[in-house]
Amino acid sequence: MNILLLGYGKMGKIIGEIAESRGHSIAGKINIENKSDLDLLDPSQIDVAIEFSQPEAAFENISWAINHGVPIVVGTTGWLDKKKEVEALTLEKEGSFFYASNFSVGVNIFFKVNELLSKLMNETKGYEVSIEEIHHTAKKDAPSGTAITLAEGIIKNLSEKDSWNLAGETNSQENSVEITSKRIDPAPGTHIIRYKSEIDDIEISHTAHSRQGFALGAVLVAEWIPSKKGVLSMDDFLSF
Ligand SMILES: NC(=O)C1=CN([C@@H]2O[C@H](COP(=O)(O)OP(=O)(O)OC[C@H]3O[C@@H](n4cnc5c(N)ncnc54)[C@H](O)[C@@H]3O)[C@@H](O)[C@H]2O)C=CC1
Ligand SMILES: O=C(O)C1=N[C@H](C(=O)O)C[C@H](O)C1
Repeated sequence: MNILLLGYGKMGKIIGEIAESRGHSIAGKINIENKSDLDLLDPSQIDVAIEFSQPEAAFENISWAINHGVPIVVGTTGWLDKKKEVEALTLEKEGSFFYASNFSVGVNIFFKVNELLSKLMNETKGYEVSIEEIHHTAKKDAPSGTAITLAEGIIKNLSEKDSWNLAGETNSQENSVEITSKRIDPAPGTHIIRYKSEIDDIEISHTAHSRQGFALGAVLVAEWIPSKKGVLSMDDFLSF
C-alpha cells in the first residue's frame, strides 16, 4: 500500500519504519514545516493516510483526507471538540474515518477490563474512583485521550458518575471522575484506575514500555481500512 504520513514526529517515524518493514511505501511525510506539500500530492495514488500530528492540526488534515477520498486513520488526541463535524463530513462524502485514543492491543484489553470493573463497582457502595495518567513532558494535551476513553467507560457503567474533570479544576463535583495528569520523562504512557474505600483500595493499571504497540496498531488498522466505509473505531477492528 501507499501510505501518507500526516505528522512525522515521534509516532510518525516509528509508524513509517513499521509500515516499510511490512512492505508498504510511504507516499509522503508531512510535518508543520512542509504542510503545503500536501497540495503537490496526487490523492488517487494514496491508499490510506495515518494522522499523528498535534491537536491544532488534526482537523484540517482529517478534512483534507476525507475531501480527497483518502481513508484516514487518526491517533492524534486533544481535538475531539471537532469529532462530530468530522463524522458528519465522513458520512456526507461516504469516506472512511478511524479514530482511536490508543492503538495498542494491551490498552484495548485494559479498556474492556475497566468497563467490567466499573460494572462490578456499580453494585458496590463506599468506593471513590479516580484516574491517573503519566506521560512524557513533550505531550501537548491533558488529560490524555486514553484517560478520556477510560473515564467514558466508567461513566457508562457507574450510575453515580456522569462527567470527568482534571484534578485541581474548579468544576470538580461528586458526580465527576477526577483525572490526574502527570508529566514525567520518558514515560510513553501509563494509566491507573483506582477505587478507594476506608477498608481497601482496588487498582488496575496499564504501562506502555515504548511507542511500538501504538505504532504497530495504527499500521494494522491502516492495512484493514481501505475496504471499509464510514465512522470506524477499535470496536470494529478488534474481535473482542
Ligand atoms: N492514539 C494513539 O495510540 C497514540 C496517540 N498519540 C498522539 O499522537 C500525536 C502525535 O504524537 P507524537 O508523534 O508523540 O508527537 P510529536 O510532537 O513527536 O510529533 C507531532 C508532529 O506533528 C507535526 N505537525 C504539526 N502540525 C502539522 C500539520 N499541520 N500537518 C502535519 N504535521 C504537523 C509536527 O511537525 C510534529 O513533527 C499526539 O496527539 C499524541 O497524543 C501518541 C501515541 C499513541
Ligand atoms: O502523547 C502520547 O505520547 C500518547 N498519547 C495518547 C493519549 O493521549 O492517550 C496515547 C498514548 O498514551 C501516548
